[in-house]
Amino acid sequence: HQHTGHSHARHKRQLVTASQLRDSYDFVVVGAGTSGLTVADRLSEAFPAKTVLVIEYGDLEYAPGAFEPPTLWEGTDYLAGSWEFFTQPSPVMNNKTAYVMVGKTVGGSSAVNGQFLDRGSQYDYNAWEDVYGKGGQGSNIKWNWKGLHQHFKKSVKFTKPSAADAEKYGYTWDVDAAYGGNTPIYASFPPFQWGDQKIFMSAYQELGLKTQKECAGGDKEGVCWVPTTAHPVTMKRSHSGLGHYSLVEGTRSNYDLLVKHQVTRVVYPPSPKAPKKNGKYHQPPLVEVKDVSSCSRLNITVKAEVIISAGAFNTPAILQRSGIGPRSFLKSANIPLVIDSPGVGANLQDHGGSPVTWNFNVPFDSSISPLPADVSDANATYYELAKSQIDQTPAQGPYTLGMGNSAVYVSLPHAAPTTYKNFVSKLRSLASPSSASILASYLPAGEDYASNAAMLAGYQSQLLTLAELFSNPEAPSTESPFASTSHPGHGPVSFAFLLHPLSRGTVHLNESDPLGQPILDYRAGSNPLDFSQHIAHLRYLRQLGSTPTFKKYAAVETSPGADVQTDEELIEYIKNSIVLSFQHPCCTAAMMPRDKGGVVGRDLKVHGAENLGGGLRVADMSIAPLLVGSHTSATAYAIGEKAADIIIKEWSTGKN
Ligand SMILES: Cc1cc2nc3c(=O)[nH]c(=O)nc-3n(C[C@H](O)[C@H](O)[C@H](O)COP(=O)(O)OP(=O)(O)OC[C@H]3O[C@@H](n4cnc5c(N)ncnc54)[C@H](O)[C@@H]3O)c2cc1C
Repeated sequence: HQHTGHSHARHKRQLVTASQLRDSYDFVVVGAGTSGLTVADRLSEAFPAKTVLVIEYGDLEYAPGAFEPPTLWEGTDYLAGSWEFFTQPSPVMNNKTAYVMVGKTVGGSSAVNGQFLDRGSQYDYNAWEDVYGKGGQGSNIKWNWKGLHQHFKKSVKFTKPSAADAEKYGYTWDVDAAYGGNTPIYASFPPFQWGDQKIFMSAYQELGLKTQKECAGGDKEGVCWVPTTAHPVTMKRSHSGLGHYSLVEGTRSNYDLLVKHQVTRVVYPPSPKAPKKNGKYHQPPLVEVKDVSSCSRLNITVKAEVIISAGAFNTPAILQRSGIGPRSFLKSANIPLVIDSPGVGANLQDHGGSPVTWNFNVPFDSSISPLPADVSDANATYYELAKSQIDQTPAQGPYTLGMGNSAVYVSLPHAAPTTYKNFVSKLRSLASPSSASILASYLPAGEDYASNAAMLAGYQSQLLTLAELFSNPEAPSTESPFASTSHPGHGPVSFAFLLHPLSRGTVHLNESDPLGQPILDYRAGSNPLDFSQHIAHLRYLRQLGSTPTFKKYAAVETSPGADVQTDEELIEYIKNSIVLSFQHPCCTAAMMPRDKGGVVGRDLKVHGAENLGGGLRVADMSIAPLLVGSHTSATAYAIGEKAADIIIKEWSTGKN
């Protein structure tokens, strides 16, 4: 593998078997994923005298990515290193089910994702802070854009494209605004774009969208170039398993990795015995682990902290198995209650949206080349050339592309200038105390959610914060990614997905198989205002059809299609066509105050654990209170960086 470059034999062990485990560890990180390996790398670097163990369910295989080479998704090989989830049907969406993949390998989802490395706008992260509110524990820790910017910068190393490529494709960037870090998680622009990329680019510009020079610097409303997570020379996937594990493998005698082991739960000893520190006992829980193949179990003793970084579905599952979760659900699952925390597995959000498709009736001229059809259809010569180009140094050709490098992000005031105010006022009134019973009816029924005062207060607070965001012309509410207009046999396809869904789903253990995949209920459309958003975004996207560029190619809209015009018709269309997951699940152990149904505080410590012995945090996409207006890996890396910073500060000053 191109990044490792050094022999393992010279160095001390790092990948350990169960029998090689030490008697105890200072830090245990659960899950070798995007955030988890970032945390483990930073802790083992900062504290050479403290031991760090990462426990990972999957294997150290550098999973062939779903998108590597991205245009060659053949067979099922791309599923190596992933779980596939099928959610419960969403009744409002004609019982549609979401299909969601999750990384199960060293590197987590960063090893299997689409390599599209964008960040949310500054308003997305400022919303996290607004939802939390003022004061309370850890109020010196800032999770707003200003407080996270340094972590975003540190988390990746950006490399400029060649001058020739920048000129050819029109790539733009601004290192000062967005980058400057040196971590070997690479953000690069590929030396290739499909010939028709510029068609969408010009059509969106004709709609009046501004072109942002740099979309990772806090402002991204408009047309954006987005880098790929790939090594700048080989253009092979860069992910946390390489950048935060392989590159330091064997160089740190305090950093161990145990693979093919499932963390089943964490267990607090019945009564704390460790000496009091700052008036509190500090005794982290034991970590209970199961060998995935032999099913044998072992317990790992932890001295400083357990950091759970198992991702938005498995983090709440581990907490629930540990008795940390919604009281009445745990009772029905026969799990003794340890901490009553209804937010564990609640607040599930993901990006979903419907497509708009067209047929171009005027063919492209020969300057619009090459096209995806050239590799996937009968052009054997181009296909062979493309396959050889990826192995050149530096790599060239279509297989250097991730899922694409361009997208538009549009705010509601720009997408729906005449209707957005009405939408925002409906949202505000829904969040007001007088509408509490209506709002509660949009949450899952029962005492864990709809009739739980904290959960309702948290939801109200989220909607008020989002009402501000939706009124802001610089805060995108929809994304439309575009890679190529001409997949063989089809015309152009574009999606409008909701960046800030209002419906909330759940993750629950499967009561008959608690160690198996948890049960996901997306509850898409359960807040009916989501349909108003979808409609506004689709109406906006359809306007592409009347741009000079689309007219030049005699574009005819094939879906929703000319006969779908009224709100009612669009709602039916959405129910039938929506893709419920763009693979960005989050928010299931949200960072919010406990009286808003939050699971962790700003210091990422699990609420309620301080009375049991402390030493328990969460650091991954599940801590986001609100989904951000971007694909989620860059945010997961930044969460890992910030979590590490918080933990390192505490253990350096002894204030834990
Ligand atoms: C197919 C796909 C495409 C995507 N495309 C993009 C994209 O193009 N751009 C983008 O920015 N984002 C994309 N994403 C999303 C992004 O990659 C994720 O949001 C992000 O990587 C999640 O990071 P995480 O740290 O929260 O969890 P993960 O990276 O998923 O890490 C969790 C880790 O915990 C391990 N684990 C789980 N349970 C246990 C257990 N009980 N014991 C031990 N280990 C456990 C898992 O095996 C995994 O390695 C995509 C995701 C997928 C799946």
